[in-house]
Amino acid sequence: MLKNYFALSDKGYKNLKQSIFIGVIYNISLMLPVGLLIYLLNSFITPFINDTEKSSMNFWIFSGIALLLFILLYIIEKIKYRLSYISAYEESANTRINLAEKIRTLPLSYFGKKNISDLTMTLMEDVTTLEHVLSHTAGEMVSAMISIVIIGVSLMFFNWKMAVALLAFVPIAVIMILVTKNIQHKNNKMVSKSKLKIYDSIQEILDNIKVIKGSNLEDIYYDKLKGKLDDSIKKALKVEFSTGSIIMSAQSILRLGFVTVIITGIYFIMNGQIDLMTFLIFMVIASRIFDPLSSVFMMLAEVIHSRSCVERMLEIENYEIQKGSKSVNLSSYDINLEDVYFSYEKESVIKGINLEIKQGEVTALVGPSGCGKSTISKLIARFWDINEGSIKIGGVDINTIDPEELLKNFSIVFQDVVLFNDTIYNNIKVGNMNASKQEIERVAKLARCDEFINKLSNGYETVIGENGYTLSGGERQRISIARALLKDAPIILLDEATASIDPENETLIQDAIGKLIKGKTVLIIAHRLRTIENVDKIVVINNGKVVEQGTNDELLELKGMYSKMLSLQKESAEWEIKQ
Ligand SMILES: Nc1ncnc2c1ncn2[C@@H]1O[C@H](COP(=O)(O)OP(=O)(O)OP(=O)(O)O)[C@@H](O)[C@H]1O
Repeated sequence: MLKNYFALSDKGYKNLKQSIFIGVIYNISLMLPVGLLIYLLNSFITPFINDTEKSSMNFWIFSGIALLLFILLYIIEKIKYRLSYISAYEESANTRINLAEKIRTLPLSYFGKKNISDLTMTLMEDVTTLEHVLSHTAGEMVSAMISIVIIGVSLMFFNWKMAVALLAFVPIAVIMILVTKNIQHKNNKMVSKSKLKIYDSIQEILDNIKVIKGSNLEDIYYDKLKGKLDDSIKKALKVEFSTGSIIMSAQSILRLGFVTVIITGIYFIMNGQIDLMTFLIFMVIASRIFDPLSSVFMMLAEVIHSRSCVERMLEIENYEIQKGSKSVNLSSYDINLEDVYFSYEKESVIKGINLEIKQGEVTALVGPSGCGKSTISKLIARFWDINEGSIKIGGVDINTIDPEELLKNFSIVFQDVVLFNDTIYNNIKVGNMNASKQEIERVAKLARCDEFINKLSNGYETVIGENGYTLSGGERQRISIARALLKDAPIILLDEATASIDPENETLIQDAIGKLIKGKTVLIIAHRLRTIENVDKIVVINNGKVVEQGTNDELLELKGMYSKMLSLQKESAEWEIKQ
Protein backbone atom coordinates (compact mmCIF):
# COMPACT_ATOMS: atom_id res chain seq x y z
CA MET A 1 0.00 0.00 0.00
CA LEU A 2 2.74 2.47 1.01
CA LYS A 3 4.76 1.46 -2.07
CA ASN A 4 1.93 2.44 -4.40
CA TYR A 5 0.90 5.50 -2.42
CA PHE A 6 4.37 7.05 -2.73
CA ALA A 7 5.23 5.34 -6.06
CA LEU A 8 8.40 3.92 -4.52
CA SER A 9 11.06 1.76 -6.11
CA ASP A 10 11.67 -1.68 -4.58
CA LYS A 11 14.76 -0.34 -2.81
CA GLY A 12 12.92 2.78 -1.62
CA TYR A 13 10.08 0.64 -0.23
CA LYS A 14 12.55 -1.67 1.54
CA ASN A 15 14.27 1.34 3.09
CA LEU A 16 10.94 2.82 4.17
CA LYS A 17 9.92 -0.45 5.84
CA GLN A 18 13.27 -0.60 7.68
CA SER A 19 12.91 3.01 8.74
CA ILE A 20 9.39 2.31 10.07
CA PHE A 21 10.70 -0.71 11.98
CA ILE A 22 13.53 1.24 13.57
CA GLY A 23 11.10 4.12 14.20
CA VAL A 24 8.81 1.79 16.17
CA ILE A 25 11.78 0.60 18.25
CA TYR A 26 12.81 4.23 18.80
CA ASN A 27 9.32 5.29 19.88
CA ILE A 28 8.97 2.38 22.25
CA SER A 29 12.43 3.08 23.68
CA LEU A 30 11.23 6.63 24.30
CA MET A 31 8.81 5.02 26.75
CA LEU A 32 11.74 3.57 28.71
CA PRO A 33 12.54 6.88 30.45
CA VAL A 34 8.83 7.05 31.29
CA GLY A 35 9.11 3.56 32.79
CA LEU A 36 12.13 4.70 34.76
CA LEU A 37 10.20 7.70 36.03
CA ILE A 38 7.29 5.49 37.05
CA TYR A 39 9.69 3.18 38.84
CA LEU A 40 11.18 6.17 40.66
CA LEU A 41 7.71 7.41 41.64
CA ASN A 42 6.83 3.93 42.78
CA SER A 43 9.91 3.59 44.94
CA PHE A 44 9.35 6.96 46.59
CA ILE A 45 5.55 7.14 46.86
CA THR A 46 4.59 3.54 47.70
CA PRO A 47 6.48 3.52 51.06
CA PHE A 48 4.52 6.65 52.09
CA ILE A 49 1.20 5.14 51.07
CA ASN A 50 1.80 1.68 52.48
CA ASP A 51 3.89 2.96 55.36
CA THR A 52 6.76 0.61 54.45
CA GLU A 53 10.54 1.09 54.19
CA LYS A 54 11.88 3.40 51.41
CA SER A 55 13.34 1.67 48.37
CA SER A 56 16.96 0.83 48.82
CA MET A 57 17.67 1.37 45.06
CA ASN A 58 20.52 3.83 45.19
CA PHE A 59 21.11 6.95 43.14
CA TRP A 60 24.05 5.45 41.19
CA ILE A 61 22.03 2.54 39.84
CA PHE A 62 19.38 4.98 38.55
CA SER A 63 22.06 7.15 36.97
CA GLY A 64 23.66 4.10 35.30
CA ILE A 65 20.33 2.96 33.83
CA ALA A 66 19.56 6.50 32.63
CA LEU A 67 22.98 6.72 30.93
CA LEU A 68 22.48 3.34 29.24
CA LEU A 69 19.07 4.47 28.00
CA PHE A 70 20.60 7.66 26.65
CA ILE A 71 23.26 5.72 24.70
CA LEU A 72 20.64 3.27 23.40
CA LEU A 73 18.41 6.12 22.19
CA TYR A 74 21.40 7.83 20.55
CA ILE A 75 22.34 4.68 18.61
CA ILE A 76 18.75 4.06 17.47
CA GLU A 77 18.40 7.72 16.46
CA LYS A 78 21.57 7.44 14.33
CA ILE A 79 20.29 4.33 12.53
CA LYS A 80 16.91 6.00 12.02
CA TYR A 81 18.57 9.09 10.51
CA ARG A 82 20.61 7.04 8.05
CA LEU A 83 17.62 4.99 7.00
CA SER A 84 15.10 7.77 6.60
CA TYR A 85 17.17 10.73 5.37
CA ILE A 86 19.87 9.14 3.24
CA SER A 87 17.47 6.67 1.62
CA ALA A 88 14.91 9.45 0.96
CA TYR A 89 17.54 11.56 -0.84
CA GLU A 90 18.71 8.52 -2.81
CA GLU A 91 15.13 7.68 -3.74
CA SER A 92 14.34 11.21 -4.92
CA ALA A 93 17.58 11.41 -6.94
CA ASN A 94 16.63 8.12 -8.65
CA THR A 95 13.07 9.33 -9.20
CA ARG A 96 14.42 12.46 -10.94
CA ILE A 97 16.72 10.39 -13.14
CA ASN A 98 13.90 7.96 -14.02
CA LEU A 99 11.53 10.82 -14.81
CA ALA A 100 14.14 12.56 -16.97
CA GLU A 101 14.81 9.27 -18.78
CA LYS A 102 11.06 8.79 -19.31
CA ILE A 103 10.66 12.36 -20.59
CA ARG A 104 13.42 11.61 -23.12
CA THR A 105 11.34 8.77 -24.55
CA LEU A 106 7.97 10.53 -24.50
CA PRO A 107 6.41 11.18 -27.90
CA LEU A 108 6.02 14.78 -29.05
CA SER A 109 2.26 14.40 -28.65
CA TYR A 110 2.85 14.54 -24.89
CA PHE A 111 4.62 17.89 -25.11
CA GLY A 112 1.67 19.27 -27.06
CA LYS A 113 -0.53 18.57 -24.04
CA LYS A 114 1.94 19.56 -21.31
CA ASN A 115 4.16 22.56 -21.26
CA ILE A 116 7.71 22.92 -19.99
CA SER A 117 6.77 24.59 -16.71
CA ASP A 118 4.47 21.70 -15.86
CA LEU A 119 7.27 19.19 -16.40
CA THR A 120 9.79 21.35 -14.51
CA MET A 121 7.37 21.65 -11.59
CA THR A 122 7.04 17.86 -11.41
CA LEU A 123 10.76 17.20 -11.80
CA MET A 124 11.81 19.75 -9.21
CA GLU A 125 9.02 20.78 -6.83
CA ASP A 126 6.95 17.58 -6.71
CA VAL A 127 9.98 15.35 -6.26
CA THR A 128 11.29 17.69 -3.52
CA THR A 129 7.93 17.52 -1.72
CA LEU A 130 8.02 13.74 -1.89
CA GLU A 131 11.64 13.74 -0.72
CA HIS A 132 10.65 15.83 2.30
CA VAL A 133 7.71 13.58 3.10
CA LEU A 134 9.84 10.43 2.82
CA SER A 135 12.69 11.85 4.92
CA HIS A 136 10.68 13.66 7.60
CA THR A 137 7.15 12.36 7.64
CA ALA A 138 6.13 9.02 6.12
CA GLY A 139 8.32 6.67 8.19
CA GLU A 140 7.89 8.78 11.30
CA MET A 141 4.12 8.84 10.94
CA VAL A 142 3.64 5.12 10.32
CA SER A 143 6.07 4.13 13.08
CA ALA A 144 4.33 6.53 15.48
CA MET A 145 0.97 4.94 14.58
CA ILE A 146 2.29 1.42 15.12
CA SER A 147 3.97 2.40 18.40
CA ILE A 148 0.78 4.00 19.67
CA VAL A 149 -1.16 0.82 18.84
CA ILE A 150 1.45 -1.30 20.66
CA ILE A 151 1.46 1.02 23.68
CA GLY A 152 -2.35 1.16 23.62
CA VAL A 153 -2.64 -2.65 23.59
CA SER A 154 -0.08 -2.94 26.43
CA LEU A 155 -2.06 -0.43 28.49
CA MET A 156 -5.22 -2.48 27.86
CA PHE A 157 -3.51 -5.44 29.54
CA PHE A 158 -2.38 -3.23 32.42
CA ASN A 159 -5.78 -1.65 33.07
CA TRP A 160 -8.26 -1.77 30.22
CA LYS A 161 -10.76 0.69 31.73
CA MET A 162 -8.16 3.43 32.15
CA ALA A 163 -6.70 2.62 28.72
CA VAL A 164 -10.13 3.05 27.10
CA ALA A 165 -10.54 6.37 28.95
CA LEU A 166 -7.14 7.50 27.63
CA LEU A 167 -7.58 6.47 24.02
CA ALA A 168 -11.37 6.65 23.48
CA PHE A 169 -11.16 9.77 21.34
CA VAL A 170 -8.30 8.61 19.10
CA PRO A 171 -10.52 6.71 16.59
CA ILE A 172 -12.91 9.69 16.38
CA ALA A 173 -10.02 12.08 15.54
CA VAL A 174 -8.55 9.62 12.99
CA ILE A 175 -11.95 9.16 11.30
CA MET A 176 -12.32 12.94 11.12
CA ILE A 177 -8.99 13.29 9.25
CA LEU A 178 -9.74 10.36 6.93
CA VAL A 179 -13.25 11.58 6.10
CA THR A 180 -11.88 14.95 5.05
CA LYS A 181 -9.00 13.36 3.09
CA ASN A 182 -10.69 13.85 -0.30
CA ILE A 183 -11.45 17.50 0.42
CA GLN A 184 -7.80 18.08 1.38
CA HIS A 185 -6.61 16.23 -1.74
CA LYS A 186 -8.90 18.33 -3.96
CA ASN A 187 -7.73 21.53 -2.27
CA ASN A 188 -4.07 20.61 -2.73
CA LYS A 189 -4.65 19.98 -6.43
CA MET A 190 -6.33 23.36 -6.72
CA VAL A 191 -3.30 25.12 -5.15
CA SER A 192 -0.89 23.21 -7.43
CA LYS A 193 -2.89 24.27 -10.48
CA SER A 194 -2.80 27.91 -9.44
CA LYS A 195 0.99 27.68 -8.88
CA LEU A 196 1.40 26.11 -12.30
CA LYS A 197 -0.42 29.08 -13.84
CA ILE A 198 2.22 31.37 -12.28
CA TYR A 199 5.07 29.28 -13.68
CA ASP A 200 3.38 29.28 -17.11
CA SER A 201 3.01 33.02 -16.99
CA ILE A 202 6.67 33.58 -16.05
CA GLN A 203 7.77 31.17 -18.76
CA GLU A 204 5.60 32.94 -21.33
CA ILE A 205 7.03 36.34 -20.37
CA LEU A 206 10.62 35.09 -20.59
CA ASP A 207 10.01 33.29 -23.90
CA ASN A 208 8.39 36.33 -25.47
CA ILE A 209 10.37 39.08 -23.79
CA LYS A 210 11.40 40.63 -27.14
CA VAL A 211 7.79 40.89 -28.37
CA ILE A 212 6.53 42.13 -25.00
CA LYS A 213 9.15 44.87 -24.82
CA GLY A 214 8.80 45.72 -28.50
CA SER A 215 5.03 46.15 -28.15
CA ASN A 216 5.15 47.91 -24.77
CA LEU A 217 3.11 45.15 -23.20
CA GLU A 218 5.14 45.01 -19.97
CA ASP A 219 2.35 46.47 -17.81
CA ILE A 220 -0.32 44.18 -19.22
CA TYR A 221 1.81 41.07 -18.66
CA TYR A 222 2.88 42.27 -15.21
CA ASP A 223 -0.79 42.77 -14.22
CA LYS A 224 -1.67 39.33 -15.55
CA LEU A 225 1.15 37.76 -13.52
CA LYS A 226 0.16 39.73 -10.42
CA GLY A 227 -3.44 38.57 -10.83
CA LYS A 228 -2.28 34.95 -10.91
CA LEU A 229 -0.03 35.48 -7.88
CA ASP A 230 -2.89 37.04 -5.90
CA ASP A 231 -5.20 34.21 -6.90
CA SER A 232 -2.63 31.62 -5.81
CA ILE A 233 -2.07 33.32 -2.45
CA LYS A 234 -5.83 33.46 -1.85
CA LYS A 235 -6.24 29.77 -2.67
CA ALA A 236 -3.21 28.75 -0.59
CA LEU A 237 -4.51 30.69 2.43
CA LYS A 238 -7.97 29.17 2.03
CA VAL A 239 -6.51 25.67 1.87
CA GLU A 240 -4.14 26.33 4.82
CA PHE A 241 -7.10 27.58 6.83
CA SER A 242 -9.32 24.60 6.03
CA THR A 243 -6.52 22.03 6.57
CA GLY A 244 -5.46 23.83 9.77
CA SER A 245 -9.06 23.83 11.06
CA ILE A 246 -9.46 20.11 10.39
CA ILE A 247 -6.17 19.26 12.12
CA MET A 248 -6.80 21.55 15.09
CA SER A 249 -10.29 20.10 15.59
CA ALA A 250 -8.87 16.56 15.46
CA GLN A 251 -6.14 17.52 17.95
CA SER A 252 -8.68 19.09 20.32
CA ILE A 253 -10.86 15.99 20.18
CA LEU A 254 -7.77 13.91 20.87
CA ARG A 255 -6.85 15.91 23.97
CA LEU A 256 -10.26 15.21 25.48
CA GLY A 257 -8.61 11.89 26.42
CA PHE A 258 -6.53 13.78 29.00
CA VAL A 259 -9.67 15.09 30.68
CA THR A 260 -11.33 11.68 30.61
CA VAL A 261 -8.29 10.04 32.21
CA ILE A 262 -8.37 12.52 35.10
CA ILE A 263 -12.14 12.27 35.67
CA THR A 264 -12.26 8.47 35.27
CA GLY A 265 -9.10 8.04 37.36
CA ILE A 266 -10.47 10.11 40.27
CA TYR A 267 -13.78 8.23 40.06
CA PHE A 268 -12.01 4.84 40.11
CA ILE A 269 -9.74 5.86 43.03
CA MET A 270 -12.79 6.96 45.01
CA ASN A 271 -14.49 3.65 44.22
CA GLY A 272 -11.31 1.80 45.12
CA GLN A 273 -11.05 0.26 41.65
CA ILE A 274 -7.48 1.55 41.11
CA ASP A 275 -4.73 2.73 43.40
CA LEU A 276 -2.98 6.11 43.30
CA MET A 277 0.06 4.57 41.61
CA THR A 278 -1.97 3.31 38.61
CA PHE A 279 -3.58 6.73 38.32
CA LEU A 280 -0.18 8.44 38.32
CA ILE A 281 1.15 6.00 35.72
CA PHE A 282 -1.72 6.89 33.37
CA MET A 283 -1.20 10.57 34.02
CA VAL A 284 2.48 10.30 33.07
CA ILE A 285 1.63 8.28 29.94
CA ALA A 286 -1.13 10.74 29.00
CA SER A 287 1.36 13.61 29.23
CA ARG A 288 3.73 11.75 26.85
CA ILE A 289 1.35 10.18 24.36
CA PHE A 290 -0.75 13.12 23.12
CA ASP A 291 2.12 15.13 21.66
CA PRO A 292 3.29 12.40 19.27
CA LEU A 293 -0.35 11.64 18.46
CA SER A 294 -0.98 15.29 17.59
CA SER A 295 2.06 15.39 15.34
CA VAL A 296 0.80 12.24 13.58
CA PHE A 297 -2.21 14.31 12.45
CA MET A 298 0.02 17.08 11.15
CA MET A 299 2.06 14.49 9.30
CA LEU A 300 -1.06 12.85 7.91
CA ALA A 301 -2.01 16.16 6.29
CA GLU A 302 1.45 16.39 4.71
CA VAL A 303 1.21 12.81 3.45
CA ILE A 304 -2.19 13.58 1.90
CA HIS A 305 -0.67 16.68 0.27
CA SER A 306 2.18 14.63 -1.21
CA ARG A 307 -0.32 12.41 -3.03
CA SER A 308 -1.14 15.10 -5.60
CA CYS A 309 2.62 15.39 -6.33
CA VAL A 310 2.90 11.60 -6.69
CA GLU A 311 -0.09 11.61 -9.06
CA ARG A 312 1.63 14.14 -11.33
CA MET A 313 4.80 12.05 -11.34
CA LEU A 314 2.79 8.92 -12.15
CA GLU A 315 1.11 10.72 -15.01
CA ILE A 316 4.53 11.06 -16.66
CA GLU A 317 5.72 7.60 -15.66
CA ASN A 318 2.59 5.86 -16.96
CA TYR A 319 2.35 7.80 -20.23
CA GLU A 320 2.51 5.32 -23.08
CA ILE A 321 5.71 5.60 -25.07
CA GLN A 322 6.18 4.78 -28.75
CA LYS A 323 7.55 1.28 -29.06
CA GLY A 324 9.36 -0.52 -31.85
CA SER A 325 12.23 -2.77 -32.76
CA LYS A 326 15.79 -1.52 -32.28
CA SER A 327 17.28 -3.82 -34.92
CA VAL A 328 15.78 -3.03 -38.29
CA ASN A 329 17.33 -3.58 -41.69
CA LEU A 330 15.91 -1.24 -44.27
CA SER A 331 16.43 -2.56 -47.80
CA SER A 332 15.98 0.92 -49.28
CA TYR A 333 14.98 4.42 -48.21
CA ASP A 334 11.90 4.78 -50.39
CA ILE A 335 9.08 6.27 -48.34
CA ASN A 336 5.44 5.32 -48.93
CA LEU A 337 2.40 6.93 -47.33
CA GLU A 338 -0.83 4.99 -47.76
CA ASP A 339 -4.20 6.48 -46.81
CA VAL A 340 -2.67 8.45 -43.94
CA TYR A 341 -5.01 10.27 -41.57
CA PHE A 342 -3.83 12.34 -38.63
CA SER A 343 -5.18 14.86 -36.16
CA TYR A 344 -3.40 16.79 -33.40
CA GLU A 345 -6.65 17.31 -31.57
CA LYS A 346 -10.18 16.53 -32.78
CA GLU A 347 -10.05 17.85 -36.31
CA SER A 348 -8.11 15.92 -38.97
CA VAL A 349 -5.08 17.78 -40.33
CA ILE A 350 -4.00 15.05 -42.75
CA LYS A 351 -6.94 13.54 -44.61
CA GLY A 352 -6.08 10.36 -46.53
CA ILE A 353 -2.70 11.09 -48.09
CA ASN A 354 -1.10 8.65 -50.57
CA LEU A 355 2.44 9.60 -51.52
CA GLU A 356 5.64 8.06 -52.79
CA ILE A 357 8.96 9.71 -51.94
CA LYS A 358 11.71 7.89 -53.81
CA GLN A 359 15.32 7.34 -52.84
CA GLY A 360 17.68 9.20 -55.14
CA GLU A 361 15.05 11.83 -55.91
CA VAL A 362 14.18 15.22 -54.48
CA THR A 363 10.50 15.58 -53.63
CA ALA A 364 9.08 18.97 -52.70
CA LEU A 365 5.90 19.64 -50.74
CA VAL A 366 4.22 22.95 -51.51
CA GLY A 367 0.87 24.45 -50.59
CA PRO A 368 -0.79 27.23 -48.63
CA SER A 369 0.23 27.96 -45.07
CA GLY A 370 -1.32 25.53 -42.59
CA CYS A 371 -2.20 22.89 -45.23
CA GLY A 372 -0.16 20.20 -43.42
CA LYS A 373 3.29 20.15 -45.11
CA SER A 374 5.38 20.21 -41.91
CA THR A 375 3.01 17.75 -40.30
CA ILE A 376 3.65 15.24 -43.11
CA SER A 377 7.43 15.53 -42.64
CA LYS A 378 7.09 15.10 -38.86
CA LEU A 379 4.85 12.05 -39.29
CA ILE A 380 7.48 10.46 -41.55
CA ALA A 381 10.06 10.92 -38.77
CA ARG A 382 7.50 9.47 -36.28
CA PHE A 383 7.38 12.59 -34.13
CA TRP A 384 3.69 11.73 -33.87
CA ASP A 385 1.94 8.43 -34.62
CA ILE A 386 -0.68 8.50 -37.35
CA ASN A 387 -4.34 7.69 -36.67
CA GLU A 388 -5.03 5.61 -39.80
CA GLY A 389 -3.15 4.19 -42.79
CA SER A 390 0.56 3.42 -42.91
CA ILE A 391 3.94 5.02 -43.51
CA LYS A 392 6.64 2.65 -44.74
CA ILE A 393 10.36 3.12 -45.28
CA GLY A 394 11.96 0.44 -47.47
CA GLY A 395 8.73 -1.53 -47.04
CA VAL A 396 8.92 -1.50 -43.21
CA ASP A 397 6.10 0.16 -41.31
CA ILE A 398 7.68 2.92 -39.19
CA ASN A 399 5.30 2.05 -36.34
CA THR A 400 7.37 -1.11 -35.85
CA ILE A 401 10.66 0.81 -35.55
CA ASP A 402 11.92 2.28 -32.29
CA PRO A 403 11.70 6.10 -32.69
CA GLU A 404 15.33 6.76 -31.68
CA GLU A 405 16.53 4.03 -34.06
CA LEU A 406 14.36 5.46 -36.85
CA LEU A 407 15.72 8.98 -36.37
CA LYS A 408 19.28 7.74 -36.93
CA ASN A 409 18.27 7.58 -40.62
CA PHE A 410 17.22 11.24 -40.78
CA SER A 411 19.05 14.53 -41.25
CA ILE A 412 16.50 17.21 -40.45
CA VAL A 413 16.54 20.99 -40.79
CA PHE A 414 13.42 22.63 -39.43
CA GLN A 415 12.09 26.18 -39.75
CA ASP A 416 12.41 26.70 -36.00
CA VAL A 417 16.07 26.04 -35.29
CA VAL A 418 16.96 24.86 -31.80
CA LEU A 419 20.46 25.63 -30.56
CA PHE A 420 22.13 24.93 -27.22
CA ASN A 421 23.79 27.41 -24.90
CA ASP A 422 27.18 26.02 -25.84
CA THR A 423 30.03 26.67 -28.28
CA ILE A 424 29.43 26.77 -32.04
CA TYR A 425 31.72 23.77 -32.33
CA ASN A 426 29.55 21.70 -29.94
CA ASN A 427 26.33 22.93 -31.52
CA ILE A 428 27.41 21.58 -34.91
CA LYS A 429 28.76 18.40 -33.31
CA VAL A 430 25.16 17.52 -32.25
CA GLY A 431 24.84 16.14 -35.82
CA ASN A 432 27.47 13.50 -35.14
CA MET A 433 29.00 13.23 -31.70
CA ASN A 434 31.95 11.23 -33.09
CA ALA A 435 32.93 13.82 -35.70
CA SER A 436 36.46 15.24 -35.66
CA LYS A 437 37.26 18.96 -35.50
CA GLN A 438 38.30 18.91 -39.18
CA GLU A 439 34.98 17.35 -40.24
CA ILE A 440 33.06 19.97 -38.24
CA GLU A 441 35.02 22.79 -39.85
CA ARG A 442 34.48 21.24 -43.32
CA VAL A 443 30.66 21.16 -42.97
CA ALA A 444 30.66 24.61 -41.37
CA LYS A 445 32.40 25.92 -44.52
CA LEU A 446 29.89 24.15 -46.79
CA ALA A 447 26.98 25.66 -44.85
CA ARG A 448 28.67 29.11 -45.11
CA CYS A 449 29.08 29.30 -41.31
CA ASP A 450 32.80 30.08 -41.41
CA GLU A 451 31.98 33.55 -42.75
CA PHE A 452 30.43 34.70 -39.47
CA ILE A 453 32.37 32.34 -37.16
CA ASN A 454 35.67 33.96 -38.20
CA LYS A 455 34.35 37.34 -37.12
CA LEU A 456 33.63 36.10 -33.58
CA SER A 457 36.32 36.72 -30.95
CA ASN A 458 36.56 33.04 -29.95
CA GLY A 459 35.70 31.55 -33.35
CA TYR A 460 34.31 28.03 -33.05
CA GLU A 461 34.70 28.18 -29.27
CA THR A 462 32.25 31.10 -28.94
CA VAL A 463 29.31 30.32 -26.65
CA ILE A 464 26.17 31.44 -28.45
CA GLY A 465 23.73 31.97 -25.55
CA GLU A 466 20.36 30.35 -24.92
CA ASN A 467 19.00 29.06 -28.23
CA GLY A 468 21.74 31.04 -30.01
CA TYR A 469 20.29 34.47 -29.15
CA THR A 470 23.60 36.16 -30.01
CA LEU A 471 23.24 35.04 -33.65
CA SER A 472 21.00 36.27 -36.47
CA GLY A 473 18.17 34.08 -37.83
CA GLY A 474 20.18 33.24 -40.96
CA GLU A 475 23.29 32.36 -38.93
CA ARG A 476 21.30 30.05 -36.67
CA GLN A 477 19.79 28.37 -39.71
CA ARG A 478 23.26 27.86 -41.24
CA ILE A 479 24.43 26.09 -38.05
CA SER A 480 21.48 23.74 -38.28
CA ILE A 481 22.31 23.03 -41.95
CA ALA A 482 25.93 22.29 -40.93
CA ARG A 483 24.58 19.83 -38.36
CA ALA A 484 22.52 18.06 -41.02
CA LEU A 485 25.53 17.95 -43.38
CA LEU A 486 27.60 16.42 -40.57
CA LYS A 487 25.02 13.75 -39.83
CA ASP A 488 24.93 12.73 -43.50
CA ALA A 489 21.91 10.42 -43.00
CA PRO A 490 20.16 8.60 -45.88
CA ILE A 491 16.87 10.52 -45.52
CA ILE A 492 16.90 14.32 -45.55
CA LEU A 493 14.01 16.53 -44.45
CA LEU A 494 14.41 20.22 -45.19
CA ASP A 495 11.55 22.32 -43.86
CA GLU A 496 12.09 25.88 -45.10
CA ALA A 497 15.76 25.19 -44.50
CA THR A 498 17.05 28.31 -46.23
CA ALA A 499 14.12 30.66 -45.55
CA SER A 500 16.12 33.10 -43.37
CA ILE A 501 19.20 33.15 -45.57
CA ASP A 502 20.05 35.93 -48.05
CA PRO A 503 19.81 34.98 -51.76
CA GLU A 504 23.58 34.95 -52.36
CA ASN A 505 24.31 32.57 -49.49
CA GLU A 506 21.16 30.59 -50.26
CA THR A 507 22.50 29.65 -53.72
CA LEU A 508 25.87 28.61 -52.24
CA ILE A 509 24.23 26.57 -49.46
CA GLN A 510 21.91 24.93 -51.96
CA ASP A 511 25.00 23.82 -53.89
CA ALA A 512 26.32 22.24 -50.66
CA ILE A 513 22.96 20.61 -50.00
CA GLY A 514 22.97 19.43 -53.63
CA LYS A 515 26.20 17.51 -52.90
CA LEU A 516 24.75 16.14 -49.66
CA ILE A 517 21.59 14.75 -51.23
CA LYS A 518 23.06 12.60 -54.00
CA GLY A 519 21.53 9.11 -53.88
CA LYS A 520 19.44 9.98 -50.84
CA THR A 521 15.74 10.37 -50.14
CA VAL A 522 15.07 14.08 -49.94
CA LEU A 523 11.89 15.84 -48.90
CA ILE A 524 11.88 19.61 -49.17
CA ILE A 525 9.20 21.94 -47.88
CA ALA A 526 9.38 25.33 -49.52
CA HIS A 527 7.31 28.45 -49.81
CA ARG A 528 9.55 30.16 -52.37
CA LEU A 529 8.66 28.07 -55.39
CA ARG A 530 11.64 29.23 -57.45
CA THR A 531 13.88 27.24 -55.09
CA ILE A 532 12.24 23.93 -56.03
CA GLU A 533 11.63 24.38 -59.77
CA ASN A 534 14.25 21.76 -60.66
CA VAL A 535 13.32 19.00 -58.19
CA ASP A 536 12.21 15.54 -59.42
CA LYS A 537 8.69 15.72 -58.05
CA ILE A 538 6.51 18.51 -56.70
CA VAL A 539 3.53 17.54 -54.54
CA VAL A 540 0.86 20.18 -53.97
CA ILE A 541 -0.97 19.84 -50.65
CA ASN A 542 -4.19 21.63 -49.84
CA ASN A 543 -6.24 21.20 -46.69
CA GLY A 544 -4.48 17.96 -45.72
CA LYS A 545 -4.83 16.28 -49.13
CA VAL A 546 -2.62 15.81 -52.20
CA VAL A 547 -4.23 17.87 -54.97
CA GLU A 548 -1.54 17.78 -57.68
CA GLN A 549 1.81 16.10 -58.28
CA GLY A 550 4.43 16.02 -61.04
CA THR A 551 7.42 17.94 -62.30
CA ASN A 552 7.45 21.72 -62.56
CA ASP A 553 6.62 21.54 -66.29
CA GLU A 554 3.83 18.98 -65.83
CA LEU A 555 2.21 21.07 -63.11
CA LEU A 556 2.48 24.26 -65.14
CA GLU A 557 0.74 22.49 -68.01
CA LEU A 558 -2.06 21.43 -65.64
CA LYS A 559 -2.73 25.12 -64.94
CA GLY A 560 -4.01 24.21 -61.51
CA MET A 561 -3.11 25.30 -58.00
CA TYR A 562 0.68 25.15 -58.50
CA SER A 563 0.69 27.38 -61.56
CA LYS A 564 -1.59 29.86 -59.75
CA MET A 565 0.73 29.91 -56.73
CA LEU A 566 3.75 30.43 -58.99
CA SER A 567 2.22 33.34 -60.88
CA LEU A 568 1.07 34.95 -57.61
CA GLN A 569 4.62 34.70 -56.24
CA LYS A 570 6.05 36.21 -59.44
CA GLU A 571 3.57 39.08 -59.17
CA SER A 572 4.42 39.68 -55.51
CA ALA A 573 8.15 39.71 -56.35
CA GLU A 574 7.44 42.71 -58.56
CA TRP A 575 5.51 44.60 -55.92
CA GLU A 576 7.00 47.70 -54.42
CA ILE A 577 5.87 50.04 -51.66
CA LYS A 578 4.87 53.34 -53.20
CA GLN A 579 4.54 56.64 -51.34
N1 LIG B 1 1.59 20.78 -32.37
C1 LIG B 1 0.42 21.10 -32.91
N2 LIG B 1 -0.71 20.99 -32.18
C2 LIG B 1 -1.91 21.31 -32.70
N3 LIG B 1 -2.10 21.74 -33.97
C3 LIG B 1 -1.01 21.86 -34.75
C4 LIG B 1 0.31 21.57 -34.26
N4 LIG B 1 1.19 21.79 -35.26
C5 LIG B 1 0.47 22.20 -36.32
N5 LIG B 1 -0.85 22.26 -36.03
C6 LIG B 1 -1.95 22.64 -36.92
O1 LIG B 1 -1.95 21.71 -38.01
C7 LIG B 1 -2.19 22.37 -39.24
C8 LIG B 1 -1.06 22.07 -40.23
O2 LIG B 1 0.13 22.62 -39.74
P1 LIG B 1 1.52 22.49 -40.50
O3 LIG B 1 2.56 23.10 -39.67
O4 LIG B 1 1.70 21.08 -40.90
O5 LIG B 1 1.22 23.37 -41.80
P2 LIG B 1 2.24 23.86 -42.92
O6 LIG B 1 1.58 23.54 -44.21
O7 LIG B 1 3.60 23.28 -42.71
O8 LIG B 1 2.22 25.41 -42.63
P3 LIG B 1 3.37 26.50 -42.90
O9 LIG B 1 3.62 26.50 -44.37
O10 LIG B 1 2.74 27.76 -42.46
O11 LIG B 1 4.55 26.11 -42.09
C9 LIG B 1 -2.32 23.84 -38.92
O12 LIG B 1 -3.69 24.14 -38.86
C10 LIG B 1 -1.69 24.00 -37.55
O13 LIG B 1 -2.34 25.00 -36.82
